[in-house]
Amino acid sequence: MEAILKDPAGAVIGLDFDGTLSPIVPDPATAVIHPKAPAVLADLGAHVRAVAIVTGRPAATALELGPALADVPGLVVLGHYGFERWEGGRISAPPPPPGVPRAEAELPLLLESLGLRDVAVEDKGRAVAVHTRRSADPEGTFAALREPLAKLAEKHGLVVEPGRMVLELRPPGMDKGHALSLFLAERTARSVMFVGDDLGDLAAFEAVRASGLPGVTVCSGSSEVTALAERADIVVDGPEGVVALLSELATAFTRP
Ligand SMILES: O=P(O)(O)OC[C@H]1O[C@H](O[C@H]2O[C@H](CO)[C@@H](O)[C@H](O)[C@H]2O)[C@H](O)[C@@H](O)[C@@H]1O
Repeated sequence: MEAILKDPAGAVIGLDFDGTLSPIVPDPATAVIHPKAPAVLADLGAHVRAVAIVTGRPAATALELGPALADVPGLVVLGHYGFERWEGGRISAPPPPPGVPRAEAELPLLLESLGLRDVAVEDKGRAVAVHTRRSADPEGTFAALREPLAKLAEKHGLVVEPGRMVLELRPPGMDKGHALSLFLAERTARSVMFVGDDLGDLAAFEAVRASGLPGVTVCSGSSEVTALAERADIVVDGPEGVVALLSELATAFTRP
């Protein structure tokens, strides 16, 4: 943190979206960004080298759930764990993986055969997520789905990304750690902070350590995921705590 405070112009701030900038809600479609987050990111962005949101969501969805993000100067959104990039209103991405619609087409029959009718399937275009949060037994359903979904993913050349009451089938070859490392190199960062809440953010924590830069990892704490808090330099209380921390940081940058 000291390096970031001393030399903000060299700092890259990376942030997860769900559970970090946006409070967890039962239905992914009704998630919204914390109301103070866009303004805080804009304040930070005026001082640091770059602010990037690195999310499992499609970049366009993160912007729909946080429309004011589009006005944050210089913001970059790395969607789909880094496969997609939104910057200055434009999205770039590789062609969609053919395995995703094939796996998705097999899901109804698989879920039926397992007797799991109360899960929610989220079609993300380049990935498909199976949510258990609204099931009668979210943890039990999650556990019951792990192996069958791993087999389905393998069959279609995909991998399973586990998250908070969600198992996502997505293409391999990218994760938040790789995405963050590429971004740090691109921006010739001199320091880095990454803030996350979920298992998918562990790779970004590792990238912070592997970068060799002065870095700080922040966990948006919850009772659902403990693995991240165990590895974080700082633990705050959910998105409310994240916004408070970022706001303190932005204020500190303005002090003479
Ligand atoms: O990388 P992230 O920005 O953290 O995105 C990861 C997944 O987030 C979403 O699911 C999570 O948030 C939902 C809304 O609060 C919640 O209902 C769900 O239980 C959480 O797992 C999103 O729906 C997924 O597609 C993302 O991959």
